[in-house]
Amino acid sequence: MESSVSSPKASPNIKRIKSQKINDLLKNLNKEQREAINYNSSPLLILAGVGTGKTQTLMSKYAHLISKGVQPQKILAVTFTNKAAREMEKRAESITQSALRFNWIGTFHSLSARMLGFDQVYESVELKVDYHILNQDKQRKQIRKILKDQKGTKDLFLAFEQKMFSLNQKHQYRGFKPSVPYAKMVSCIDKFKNRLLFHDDDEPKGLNEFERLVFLNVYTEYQESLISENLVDYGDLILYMVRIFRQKPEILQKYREQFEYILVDEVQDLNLLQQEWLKLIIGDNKQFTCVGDDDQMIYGFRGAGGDFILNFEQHFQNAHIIRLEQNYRSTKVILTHANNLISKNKKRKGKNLWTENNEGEPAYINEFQDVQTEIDQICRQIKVLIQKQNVPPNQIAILTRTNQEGREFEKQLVMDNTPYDLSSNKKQFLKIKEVELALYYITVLEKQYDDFAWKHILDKIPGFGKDTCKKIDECAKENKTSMFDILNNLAQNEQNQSTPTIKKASGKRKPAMPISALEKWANPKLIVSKDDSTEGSISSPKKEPQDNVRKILKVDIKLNKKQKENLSRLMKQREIFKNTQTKMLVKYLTNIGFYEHLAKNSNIKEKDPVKCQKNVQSLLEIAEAFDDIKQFVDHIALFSQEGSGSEESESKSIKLMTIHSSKGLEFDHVFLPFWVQGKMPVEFQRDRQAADIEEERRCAFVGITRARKSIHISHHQMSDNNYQTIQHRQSVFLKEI
Ligand SMILES: Nc1ncnc2c1ncn2[C@@H]1O[C@H](COP(=O)(O)OP(=O)(O)OP(=O)(O)O)[C@@H](O)[C@H]1O
Repeated sequence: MESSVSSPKASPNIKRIKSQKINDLLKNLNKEQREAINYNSSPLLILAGVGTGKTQTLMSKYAHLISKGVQPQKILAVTFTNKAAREMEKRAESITQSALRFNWIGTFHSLSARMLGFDQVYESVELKVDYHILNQDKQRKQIRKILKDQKGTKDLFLAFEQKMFSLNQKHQYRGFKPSVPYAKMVSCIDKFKNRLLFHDDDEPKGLNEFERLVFLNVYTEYQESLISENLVDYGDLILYMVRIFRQKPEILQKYREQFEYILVDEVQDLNLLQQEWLKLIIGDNKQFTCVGDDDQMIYGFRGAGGDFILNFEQHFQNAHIIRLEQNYRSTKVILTHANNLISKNKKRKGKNLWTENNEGEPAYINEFQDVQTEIDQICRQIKVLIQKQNVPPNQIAILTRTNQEGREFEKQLVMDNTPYDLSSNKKQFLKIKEVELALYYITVLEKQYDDFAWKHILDKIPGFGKDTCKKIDECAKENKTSMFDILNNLAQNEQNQSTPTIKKASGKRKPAMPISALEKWANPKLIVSKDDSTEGSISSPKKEPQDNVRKILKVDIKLNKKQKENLSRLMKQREIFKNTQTKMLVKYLTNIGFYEHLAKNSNIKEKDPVKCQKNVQSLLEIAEAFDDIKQFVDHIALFSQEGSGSEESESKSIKLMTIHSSKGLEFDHVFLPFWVQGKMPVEFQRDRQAADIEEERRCAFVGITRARKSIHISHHQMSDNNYQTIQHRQSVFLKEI
């Protein structure tokens, strides 16, 4: 089925450039890639080896469809990262020579968040407008909060930790005290969601002891606390959409009718939750294309079992498979080592990878006496590459098995004055107290009903103690409204009397919608302007209360003069700056006295004030890259995990990241340190289950195949751990390559 929609009118010049670009696009592809682009008769799996151009092919297919006149809102394109989504959009824009408006390119999370916002779909899962999205750190704090007074439950987990420690820990040291494993509980709950387990399901079979403890003692309470505080975590975004699709067939049907073409990247890493989401939307759509490589399945620990790719023909009738086997990335030497290694795995479809590239340099395998020497030598070799061989720094990567190993390189790189880009750094940046606080202040500009953000702001305002904040929170709950309404009321009520006030309240907080968003999908002509906030946005549409519901607010809180002054200032400035451009944020923060708060805040004041200001300044610089505050707030809520360094700084830095984060990337020279037994392959996963050796091998394979020209694999004979010297054996993978 081809789209009947014709392309927008273009000038002859633009038409010529367009057709030239489409020709170039197809000319640069090989026969199989071209076949994959043109095939739309039945569900298609592009089963492709490393570096064979699967990302390139999928992106080209998208651009090709757009160039043929298929409207962007009719193509659902699910990418692995938001960066890949932006890249796909840019390519299509370059070919069509016009801005790609209203497209549906994104990750499972961002697409689900967007769907949840349309027509207040979130209400069907009991969420309210401006729900707050929790990152992993906030999830951990939430669990800590709900277990605060539950000594019995905490003791259960402490006993479990103690038991596991004595069973597993080889190198015991004095002074070990078990602690409540909040972070592990978060991973466990995420895992439940990835496996499509709802908190109200019966206890599933096959849980291990820890999972059972979490399922029975924490999961339900955690979910209920999120709902009562209008919060969602990342997993919920997809899980809620699956629930809605199952319970509201009319919503699912709208999407099935809207998306004529469905393209999905990296299907080897789909977990059960993502599979279900996708299969529901696909229905019996035949114009469905996905790409994947079973040899690059490295997310088993997040619940990806490879079933979708390994059993594709069982999932979809008349499935067609196109294999891409010519590698364009690496030298023959690199590819041979990679093939040798992966051939030891049994659970794979098997591919015959080959390349026309040069033989290339031999693989450099280095043994060092200890960890520090290994780090020093690698950093020295990198300096030589940059300074003597003029290699651009961003063409060099150090890929480690864990984030912690990456951090071990930082000190040396700083000492050597080698610019580096550590992907996990960016996550850390958003956790810095002053940055987090500034983000909350900015969030309430855009999302006035985000109680979670208000709670984090209020007790930082001079004069507001925990008690007052609690009263405001309780008052909002009693009035069945948001904290914003109560705060507005307190700030506006000049006399601050406790007399009941009549005020237009948010009530059910129904946003006014000139045209139903669902109607718009069905009829794209109804889309009138890019300013329409329902398009291209992950959060809910505009929500100024338009109904005439007037509600009596009972506000029985007395503020003192100082509290009232500070609150009024904040609410007034919020009103002034709420629709402002991001470059005005510095003025907003100054006017509300943010920088004064920083100096007085007991959590922050010990820190160097200049550094504090610089951190906030860096945040505001990131914000300025966005057109408006809404885009910025959306980006931070969902995309914080991917980082947002400027392209300029990225081009001047070497890359320091885990192998997992390097997926889909390529570099001329790749360093793979710490290949000793226990580190690569790791022995245990974070939840202390034995690691899957085949998955570890795939991880090593992904690391090696990121390289175009050279690989440098190293290991050490010994390391220090808590004043003990540990002897190491080199990785078994070194024998296998
Ligand atoms: N037909 C082609 N001719 C020349 N170069 C190509 C062709 N197809 C892809 N390439 C190049 O090969 C390299 C690998 O492509 P791409 O990143 O799309 O591969 P991939 O299969 O997604 O890799 P991986 O899964 O290993 O990350 C890129 O530099 C790309 O530009």
